[in-house]
Amino acid sequence: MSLRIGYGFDSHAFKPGVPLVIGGLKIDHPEGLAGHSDGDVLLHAITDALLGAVSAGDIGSFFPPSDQRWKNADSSIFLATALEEIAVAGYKIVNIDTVLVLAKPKIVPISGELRERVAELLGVKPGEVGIKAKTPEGLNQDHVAVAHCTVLLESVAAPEGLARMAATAETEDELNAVVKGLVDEPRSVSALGRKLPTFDTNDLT
Ligand SMILES: C[C@@](CO)(OP(=O)(O)O)[C@H](O)COP(=O)(O)OP(=O)(O)OC[C@H]1O[C@@H](n2ccc(N)nc2=O)[C@H](O)[C@@H]1O
Repeated sequence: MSLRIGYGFDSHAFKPGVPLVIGGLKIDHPEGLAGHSDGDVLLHAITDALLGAVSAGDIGSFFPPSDQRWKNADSSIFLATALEEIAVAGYKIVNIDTVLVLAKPKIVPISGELRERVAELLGVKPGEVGIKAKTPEGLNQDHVAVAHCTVLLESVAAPEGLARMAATAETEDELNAVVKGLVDEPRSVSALGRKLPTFDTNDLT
């Protein structure tokens, strides 16, 4: 078994007139976070931590802020892609830990709900997600939300039969059969820490 760690950081300025979304949760607050997407600072930091853990680049290289497709996008899309990247690299999440740095709103009253929502999006247990918050004391950043995230990943052993087939596959059709087997295999889906494949296996060419 091998382990990988990842670290992610993000920041967004507060902006009136937009909903506040943090960790995939809509939070009742007079201001939201400015961004090309929905501005979900926490999901962006988690996405970057996951991508970094498997050396897959960063959120901006997958979803450039210049690309109109990501205007107002739901950030769970970015997270789902990072989960695909770690799964393809052969890893699953052990745990994640996060810190939110923002003056308002207070996070403690909603931290349980936030933890459950993030765990749901990651396909892990709430006990594998840490949510902490800090006031930006002395930083002069009262109009900014910052998020930090660390993740620990461990390797997932490929099911034995499929690993043997992959090693001996000689034609593209044989290899496609192995990939389809991996995606359809219920054990490997749960072992990868994901609830469902995020794409239709019939789309595989
Ligand atoms: C989620 C999205 C959706 O479009 O937008 P926002 O909602 O945050 O605005 C983006 O993925 C959010 O990408 P993010 O990575 O935070 O944006 P930036 O900091 O501007 O970086 C964009 C790209 O430029 C690269 N970059 C950035 C700064 C720098 N000095 N050198 C760089 O090479 C980054 O590695 C990244 O690949």
